[in-house]
Amino acid sequence: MEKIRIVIAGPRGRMGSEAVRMVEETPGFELAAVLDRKNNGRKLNEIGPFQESDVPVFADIEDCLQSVKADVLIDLTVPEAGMHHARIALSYNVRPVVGTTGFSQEELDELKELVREKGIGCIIAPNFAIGAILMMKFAKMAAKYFQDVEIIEMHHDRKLDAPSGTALKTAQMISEERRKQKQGHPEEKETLKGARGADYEGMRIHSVRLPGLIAHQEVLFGSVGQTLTLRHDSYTRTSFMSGVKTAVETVMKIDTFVYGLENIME
Ligand SMILES: NC(=O)C1=CN([C@@H]2O[C@H](COP(=O)(O)OP(=O)(O)OC[C@H]3O[C@@H](n4cnc5c(N)ncnc54)[C@H](OP(=O)(O)O)[C@@H]3O)[C@@H](O)[C@H]2O)C=CC1
Ligand SMILES: O=C(O)C1=N[C@H](C(=O)O)C[C@H](O)C1
Repeated sequence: MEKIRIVIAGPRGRMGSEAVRMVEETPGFELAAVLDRKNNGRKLNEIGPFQESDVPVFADIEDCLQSVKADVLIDLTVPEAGMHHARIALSYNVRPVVGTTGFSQEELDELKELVREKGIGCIIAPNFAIGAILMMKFAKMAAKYFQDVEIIEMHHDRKLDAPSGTALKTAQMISEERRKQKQGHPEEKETLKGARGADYEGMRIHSVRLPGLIAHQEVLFGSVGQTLTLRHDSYTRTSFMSGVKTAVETVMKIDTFVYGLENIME
């Protein structure tokens, strides 16, 4: 069987470097090229401690896709670059697997429409860790029985977006079961701005940023005389890699837009 040829954007990053290693170690995958805005024209092993010596580095995705044959683009960068990469990849019939977070609803809608026009697969996954996907699914289940919920997401202090993509996706999934309602005392007042966190249809989302953390989230439900707490912790970024692998394999078989790995789980 032919190997799946992959381009990775963000290969020097915390996630991108893990993804390069995962692709290098996966028998059915082949790293075709990487996208790195600072190292155009170099080779992969010149920009990091990677095995593959002759994988080309491109700064520009069009140059890249005109030069190498690719099936899948994995993007682990920032939203502006991620959108650009996904748009161009689709125009070259390359299937995007995007882990980058921080996209607006309009950007997601645009990608969905581009995918509909192209008729090839595209997966946007705010979290690739199976435990985090289960936490979100369990939170949606619990929301049927608990109307009051607050989300506390905790991440390393190099994270750019707040709230996290996972927290937003969790809130969206909960909102499919929970009617919109303001929580807490109807007359509550913040004496320090932001004390009650961000407001998503009346649910509160709190973002903690500290060195030492990787990626963690609690979903707290409260009802009369009881609480339910769901918690997930990623202690290393290898926790995300089996999800990235599954997304790459799946995106080759589908012709639709998928937002969230829960939608492709058996
Ligand atoms: N879906 C999931 O399971 C996970 C998703 N993430 C998300 O993945 C993304 C990356 O996270 P992380 O690896 O921690 O971040 P890093 O900052 O470690 O890596 C981001 C990489 O993108 C590059 N980059 C930054 N700006 C641009 C740009 N404008 N154009 C091209 N490349 C750029 C950076 O290189 P440089 O600036 O040096 O050029 C860097 O190598 C984030 O959105 C994060 O939220 C993270 C973990 C899990
Ligand atoms: O930036 C991170 O680190 C992470 N980002 C994703 C998010 O925003 O949810 C996934 C995970 O939480 C790690």
